[in-house]
Amino acid sequence: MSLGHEVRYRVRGGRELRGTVFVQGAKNAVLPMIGASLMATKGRTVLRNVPIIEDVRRAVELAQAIGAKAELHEAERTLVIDASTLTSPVLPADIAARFRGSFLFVPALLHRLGEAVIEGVGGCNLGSRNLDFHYNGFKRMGATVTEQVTDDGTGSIHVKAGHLQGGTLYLDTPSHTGTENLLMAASLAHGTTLIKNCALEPEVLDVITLLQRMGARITGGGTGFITVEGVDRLTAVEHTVMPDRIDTGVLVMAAAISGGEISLVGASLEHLGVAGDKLEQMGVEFHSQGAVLQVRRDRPLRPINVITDEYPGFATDLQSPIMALSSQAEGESYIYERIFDGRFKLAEELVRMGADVEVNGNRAKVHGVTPLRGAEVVAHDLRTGSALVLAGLAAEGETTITSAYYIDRGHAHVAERLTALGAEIERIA
Ligand SMILES: CC(=O)N[C@H]1[C@@H](OP(=O)(O)OP(=O)(O)OC[C@H]2O[C@@H](n3ccc(=O)[nH]c3=O)[C@H](O)[C@@H]2O)O[C@H](CO)[C@@H](O)[C@@H]1O
Ligand SMILES: C=C(OP(=O)(O)O)C(=O)O
Repeated sequence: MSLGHEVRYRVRGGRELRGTVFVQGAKNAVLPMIGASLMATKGRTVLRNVPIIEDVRRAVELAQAIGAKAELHEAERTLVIDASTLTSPVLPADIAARFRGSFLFVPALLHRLGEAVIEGVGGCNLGSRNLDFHYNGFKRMGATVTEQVTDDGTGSIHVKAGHLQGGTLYLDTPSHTGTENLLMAASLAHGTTLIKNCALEPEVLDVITLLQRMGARITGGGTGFITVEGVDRLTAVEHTVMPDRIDTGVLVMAAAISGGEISLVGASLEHLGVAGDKLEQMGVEFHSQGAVLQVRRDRPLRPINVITDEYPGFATDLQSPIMALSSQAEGESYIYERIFDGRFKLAEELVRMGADVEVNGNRAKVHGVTPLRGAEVVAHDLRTGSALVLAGLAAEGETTITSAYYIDRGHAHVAERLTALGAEIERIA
């Protein structure tokens, strides 16, 4: 299957944005939910407000590869999964290595088939992205974890468990998918599990809501300590995926970098956490009316200091977008990336477009305002891609971003939604 590297986005900058746009369902909620749906031995799980993104398409393919019946109804943004037919414990590299969420299938495989074989885990290349918290948690619940390297140098990891046993678990730092994986593992384990240092991200809470509807007994969601009383079975249910706060943040920044006024349907200012406050400090005006968030920027952008952190701190997934935005702020902005050790690849691409960015380890300074000019640039990962779309909206002339695949991994209908707001952007194959 082609990785789609030949597909690009072309943006012509200089247009103010106006109008109404719909925020998609959350990528980082729907992926663990697909993993959770595989734990139901009968019935059909119905997920609504599913974002039509490449990661979801890969997750559907992966669910099918291990024997589930999964149908993505794209026009209805609805995913229907019947996991009664799960047969294979192998998460094949050709699909699993293309997205991070593949690792969220492990708890279901352990419970349903007693083992999981992980041939690869993908996701954005942001420096080291270890999985030790997950493996250590599974081990504490009684699983064995072994690594096998074949003659051709490719490896796989085998996790085996007769029946997982509840216990006291912890995460060294509040890992997002780590919390979700241990929660899912504990939901069908024997006895009680206490998980310490849990992630507080809204997506984790949405996953807990789904699991509770399925019959899981979970308390303490939204705190650092979660308790799970294991149950015998989980039932297939219907659930509507929460809105994507990173998609929200990127759309807010699209209005901020272009100027103008837009309404975001389904957006939550609260879910932006500190990022909402930082954008206000930069000069973005917000007005919430129920589920519609109005966003306006009609004054010069002010520079900003950003330190990425777990929720409700400034989301690392919005760090690249705000780097692009701060290049258009009057003065020096400072960005400190605390979550990942390799998330500044955007800088060199922005510099190619005329920005003035100095990177020193995990810290960056952005000196603005520098006029941006269109260029051929590279999306090294999903959020570099969305940040380059933002830069393209502010640049003079034409910006071409390769590959569209990275952007399409996490944002649905980018060209259509921004075009409806008045931007000039197309996806070219
Ligand atoms: C599919 C999904 O939900 N992806 C999100 C999730 O990724 P993901 O769940 O992979 O991110 P984590 O919260 O686990 O990672 C945070 C940090 O902890 C480290 N770590 C994590 C696990 C582990 O076992 N050992 C370890 O050292 C990582 O290397 C990283 O430096 O949260 C990230 C941080 O908000 C987001 O950028 C991703 O969009
Ligand atoms: C890092 C990200 O995703 P993933 O964990 O799926 O690679 C992201 O969404 O920016």
